[in-house]
This record gives sequence, C-alpha cells and structure tokens, in this order.
Amino acid sequence: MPSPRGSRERRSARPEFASLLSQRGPGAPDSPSRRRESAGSAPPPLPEEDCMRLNPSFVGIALSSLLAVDLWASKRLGVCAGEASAWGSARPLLKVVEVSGHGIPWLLGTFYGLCQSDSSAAREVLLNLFFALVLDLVLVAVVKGIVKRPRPTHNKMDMFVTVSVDKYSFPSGHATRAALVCRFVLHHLVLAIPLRVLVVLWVLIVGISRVMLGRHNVTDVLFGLFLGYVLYSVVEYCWLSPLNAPALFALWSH
Ligand SMILES: CC(C)=CCC/C(C)=C/COP(=O)(O)O
Repeated sequence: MPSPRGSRERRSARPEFASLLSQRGPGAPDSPSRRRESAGSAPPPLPEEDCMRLNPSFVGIALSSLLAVDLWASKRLGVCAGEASAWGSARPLLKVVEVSGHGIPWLLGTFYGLCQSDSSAAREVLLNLFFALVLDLVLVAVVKGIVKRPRPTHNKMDMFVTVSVDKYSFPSGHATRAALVCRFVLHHLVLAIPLRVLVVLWVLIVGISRVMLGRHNVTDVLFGLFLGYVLYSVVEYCWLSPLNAPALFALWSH
C-alpha cells in the first residue's frame, strides 16, 4: 500500500515527472533519499541535487541547452583543430591570423610607434592604445581566472607565447583584442573605406579562426567580441591626455 507521503508526492508532482513517480511500485528500486527516509521516522528533506534535477529552472534549462549547442557547434566548426582535421591544410594560414591578433605584436608595435612618433597627437593616440591593450590583457586574464572554462578537448595547445591563464578559454583574448583594436583604429585613424572594411573583416576572421583552430567554443568568441567592444568605450571614457596625465606624456616628449 502506498505511504501517505508517496500519495502526497504523486498529487503535488508536476505532470512531466508524474510518470517517473508512478513507476515506483513496491518492487521498483528506491533512490538513496527514499532509502534514508524509510530508515528513520522523520523524513529528511530531499538532497539539493535531486530537487534541481526534478525541478530545473527555466534559466537553468536555457543555459544548459545553450552550452550543449555551443559545444556541439564548436566541435563541428573546429575543422582546423589538427593537421589531420577536415581542413587541416588551412591550419598554418589560420595560425598566421592568430599571430596577427596576439598581444605581443600589438604591444611591441605600439610601444615602438610611441618611441618613434614625433607628433604629440600621435603620441597621445598610441599611449592610449598601449594602455587599452594592457587593460585588455588584465581584464581577460581576470575573467579567465574566475570562469576557469577549459579549452575545447579537440584543441592542440601549440599557441604562440601563452601565460598560465591561457589554459582557459572564456573569453577569447584574441576576440576581445580584435574588437577593441578595430573600434580604436576606426575611431582614431583616418582610413579609406576599403581599409576600414578590411579592419572589420580582420576582426571577423580572427573570431572565426579561433573556433576553426579548435582554440575556443563559439560563446568564448562572441563574449570576447562583446567585451572588447565595451572595453573600447571604457578606454574612451578614461582617455589619457597631457591635461589629465602630464607626467606620463612628459616621459615621451623629446
Ligand atoms: C603573453 C601575452 C602578452 C599575451 C597572451 C596572448 C594570448 C596567448 C591570448 C590568448 O588568446 P585566446 O584566449 O584567444 O586563446
């Protein structure tokens, strides 16, 4: 005969789980929580993980579904993840794209330009670009260290100069840098339209190549692009000028 608690459970159960509960006849295997319940007099509350499994929130389901689609799509798009992959022959080319969005060439190039520039306007722009790049590296390292999402399992860790947090993949540092640099360049350099289009194309290629190389999941890249885009607004807001940072500019005045 079913216990009063059993019938209470059946009455209050959500319809989608009712069939699960009704399968628990006298001979059906009991869950650990039910075994514990029958051993003592006062029934202990359901363990939290059971509650979560039986009553997942909408946000939980949406997030797990998004993650599942993300992992599936990233695996399918990782066509250059190894030399033996479907598009493995394009891997060397994508690794060149990877270097084009790496932090070291951008930091060194900006620093070199800063030392070489003889106009104060160029120095101001380059100094702000340098700080934007440093800020980007720090922010990405902090987020990677907090989220600790491992890189896709199909990634081969043969990247050009990495630091310890680069074993994590969320967000993509290349994507944040590309989006940040793109907005910076489009805003501060006077470029002909074809060149402006090329800069935007470069950002898209860097982003797509991260997934094709197997370095990242799609969401790492999308969030990276978003972060870089937002970071540029922060850089604009905190723009360094000879007025608010005279000591810094004195360092580079000849
Ligand atoms: C060592 C320096 C100065 C930068 C590291 C740049 C780097 C390796 C970022 C990782 O990018 P992804 O997150 O897109 O893989």
